[in-house]
Amino acid sequence: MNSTAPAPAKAPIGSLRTLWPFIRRHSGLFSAWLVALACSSTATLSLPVAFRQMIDHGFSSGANIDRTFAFVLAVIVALALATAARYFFVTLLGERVVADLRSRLYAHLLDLDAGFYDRSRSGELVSRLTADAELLRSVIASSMSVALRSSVTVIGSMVMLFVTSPKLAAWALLGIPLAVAPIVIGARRIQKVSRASQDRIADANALATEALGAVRTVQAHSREAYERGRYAQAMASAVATARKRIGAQALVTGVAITLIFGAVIVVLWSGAHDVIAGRLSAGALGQFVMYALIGGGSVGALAEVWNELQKAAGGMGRIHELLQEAPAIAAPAQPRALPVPVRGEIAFENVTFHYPQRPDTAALAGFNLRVRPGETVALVGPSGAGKSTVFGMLLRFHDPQSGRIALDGIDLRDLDPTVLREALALVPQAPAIFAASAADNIRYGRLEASDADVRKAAESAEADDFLDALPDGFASELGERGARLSGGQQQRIAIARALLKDAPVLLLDEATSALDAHSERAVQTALEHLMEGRTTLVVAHRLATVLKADRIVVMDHGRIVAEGTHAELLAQGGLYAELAKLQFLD
Ligand SMILES: Nc1ncnc2c1ncn2[C@@H]1O[C@H](COP(=O)(O)OP(=O)(O)OP(=O)(O)O)[C@@H](O)[C@H]1O
Repeated sequence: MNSTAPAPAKAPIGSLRTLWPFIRRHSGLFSAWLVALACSSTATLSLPVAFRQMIDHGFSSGANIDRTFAFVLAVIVALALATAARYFFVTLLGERVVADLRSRLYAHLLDLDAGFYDRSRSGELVSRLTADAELLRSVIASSMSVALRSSVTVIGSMVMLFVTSPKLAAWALLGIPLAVAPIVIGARRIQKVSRASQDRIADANALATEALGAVRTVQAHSREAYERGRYAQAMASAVATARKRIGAQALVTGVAITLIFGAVIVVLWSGAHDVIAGRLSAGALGQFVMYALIGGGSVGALAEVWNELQKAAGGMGRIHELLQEAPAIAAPAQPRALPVPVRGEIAFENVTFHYPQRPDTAALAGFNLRVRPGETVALVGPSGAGKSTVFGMLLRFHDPQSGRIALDGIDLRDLDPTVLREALALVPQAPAIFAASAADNIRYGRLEASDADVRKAAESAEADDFLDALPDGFASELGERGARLSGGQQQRIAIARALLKDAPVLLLDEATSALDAHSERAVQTALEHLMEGRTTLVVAHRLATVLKADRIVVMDHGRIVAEGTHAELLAQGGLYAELAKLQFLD
């Protein structure tokens, strides 16, 4: 087990272009940011001029002192205001854009079809939504801002260097890259080592997560000392890697100070000769050094954010790819309407279906089934026979490769999937319980249901007794995956949900796990209430269910192999008799 997220891949910066439509929607903020950026860059680039004034004229006469210092102060105030505004606009822009992007991606993911989810790992999708989106937030709010600002500053200070002293500027043009290059190379190396160091820490975390998650097993085997040792070793390895990073960082810091100040001193030394010779004023020399520092700093900043930009481009590339993924199941341009009320007549006509992941074996092969309105049909068959696939096809999670499935005579492909699914209520084997109150979990069946309706549904589902016994009754939080409920209770919540949905067709996947006699009876009563007056397809695992069904359909290898009542099928012998002996009659 390893919880380490894969290191974000680098991608061509061009992928960031796909971010533009999201930024454009906030054009007000974007323009405000550009204006603030222009102001702050102008102020930054005016600062050395102000200092030159201060050095050259500031010390000569009283009136000059006041004017010069007032000018310096004004530049500083402008710089402060513009910087604050720039930060505000660009950070807010980052938040807004990423919130949009996340909502758009989430909505898109919810629309994608079952085939897509079979192909992808949900952990990876979540990390698109979290880690990749996070990368983009930092890129808009900081890297993009730094990149643009630094580019402007580098160009501006280059120009100003030449304006101030062409000769020194020519020197600096050679000197700045010489000073910055080793620092950039060093920073790259540090980044590599620090990624390795993060990986080591992630390894240790994975170890700890695994052991703490299975702490009973660890203790039952008396493996505390063993786990302690493994963790200590992982930690030691993390420290050893960190030591490399720290060493490299220290070295780069030393080299950076030497090179940067060395270069400044060289320029100052050469400039000082010019000042003594009267070729340059002292203020101009000061101005020059300031431009060199500002320009050099910006080159360094650019080099630093380049990596960030590349990582973010990778994130955006992956998000863009997901957004381009078209759902395979979608509503037709002109969807047909279901009759009102829906009668609930189901027809599978010669349906053949292969899961895209397993093109060689048919999950349904020439499958024919007709269910009359109000009829209860029990599906039985060995594991892998295709029973759940029948449900998935009816819900139109997939489309058949050949044949036709219809509800009330209308091909499912001619319906809007949301309309179709409103007509079907699914009670799965392992129902999803959300981390919300019991009432809200039931209300998932019909969001606008009143509290009274919720209670009525719970009563019919035999769920009111145990829900009332919870500390806060129906308002009790159920916790993720219904951790606080037994299997039978979770099923009854799902049944109440389906009752509330009140759909004309019921798809019921009975739980295989054995319930205690009391729960079993409660679930059975609840199901009887639920099935009343509805077309019901049930994957049956209980004798009581097959006995009550109007018809039993025996499936094997995606086909129907026998049909009839329990007694008839038993008399025939064959697969059903065998299954009955194993599943129902023990
Ligand atoms: N998402 C999927 N991707 C690929 N193959 C699948 C998928 N779901 C089911 N299958 C395959 O399709 C066949 C039918 O599976 P299905 O789940 O419909 O059987 P089942 O009768 O419901 O079995 P069980 O009683 O064990 O739930 C099996 O061979 C199964 O391995």
